[in-house]
Formats: sequence, C-alpha cells, structure tokens
Amino acid sequence: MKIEIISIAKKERSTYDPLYKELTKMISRFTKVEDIELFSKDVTKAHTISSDASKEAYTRAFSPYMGSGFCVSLHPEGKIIDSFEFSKLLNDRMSVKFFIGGAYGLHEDFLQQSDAVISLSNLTMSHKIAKVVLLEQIYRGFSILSNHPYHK
Ligand SMILES: C[S@@+](CC[C@H](N)C(=O)[O-])C[C@H]1O[C@@H](n2cnc3c(N)ncnc32)[C@H](O)[C@@H]1O
Repeated sequence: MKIEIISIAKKERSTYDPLYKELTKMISRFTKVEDIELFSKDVTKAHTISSDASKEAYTRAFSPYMGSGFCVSLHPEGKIIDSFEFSKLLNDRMSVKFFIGGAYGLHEDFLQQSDAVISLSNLTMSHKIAKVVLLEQIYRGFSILSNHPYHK
C-alpha cells in the first residue's frame, strides 16, 4: 500500500518537520508515506487575484495526482469522522491520497471529484497543523486495523 499526502505548501523548513519525521517513521512499520508539497508560480499569481482564482490554481496543481488511488480531501466543513471510521479509509487499499488545501481551502468542484471529504474537527487549522493531525490519525488508523495497543 502507498499513502501520499499532497498539499499546497511552499517547500521550506518548518517548526513541524521533527513531528512529520517522527510520525512518518512510526507509520513506516505499516506503510510508506510520501509527502508532496506543491506551490507553483500559477498559485503565487492566483493569490494576488482572488480566492476563487486561488482555489482553481490549487486544482490545477493537484490535477496530475487525481484519477488514481482513493482520493481523500481534507476540508473543515467535510464529514466529521472518528478514528475508527478514519481507519476504514486505509483498509484494503493499494493507494490512498490525502489532499490538503492552501490558504483559501479547496475548490467545490475538486471536493466533488474526491472519493471522500473529511473534516479533522470543526476548528480551522493551518495546513501545517492539519498535516500533523492527519499523520497521527494515519498511525492511529493502522494501529486500529492491526490491533496495536497504541489506540486504547
Ligand atoms: C488554512 S486551511 C484553509 C482554510 C479555508 N478557509 C477553508 O475553508 O478550507 C488550509 C487547509 O488545511 C486543511 N484543514 C484545515 N483545517 C481543517 C479541518 N478542521 N479539517 C480538515 N482539514 C483542515 C484543509 O485541507 C484546508 O484546505
């Protein structure tokens, strides 16, 4: 199985890097996670235009990654699920792709194309924090699926 986390984010050092590294290492006992950060000139330009233009640019950046695998979009107004439901997203799949939007979120059309749209809570988080929470839930999800004591 392969997991990809694809986000609209500048490739730069972050305070959260040690957490990403630690959680990715924990998950590696179950599967490999690839962290893909995208921030094209198209996105930079769209940010100077409008929220809609920005969301369209995010969709263009994501489009090469859509169409294969099980595509899960992260959206504050998505479906609130618990960790057991989250674990089912990972169960028996060859490829799962998680999409984290940019400053303006994700386009409605993109959300409709996704196989699932989930919320991590009613709180809106920065994309960097959303990735930390997502990684921890991926580890917890695999722990649930394999009856590992991490999830008590
Ligand atoms: C700064 S937020 C975007 C906020 C934007 N106003 C919106 O409504 O989506 C950047 C990204 O982080 C992710 N995110 C933030 N909070 C989230 C939450 N509570 N649940 C799921 N994803 C979240 C989403 O992918 C979002 O597109």
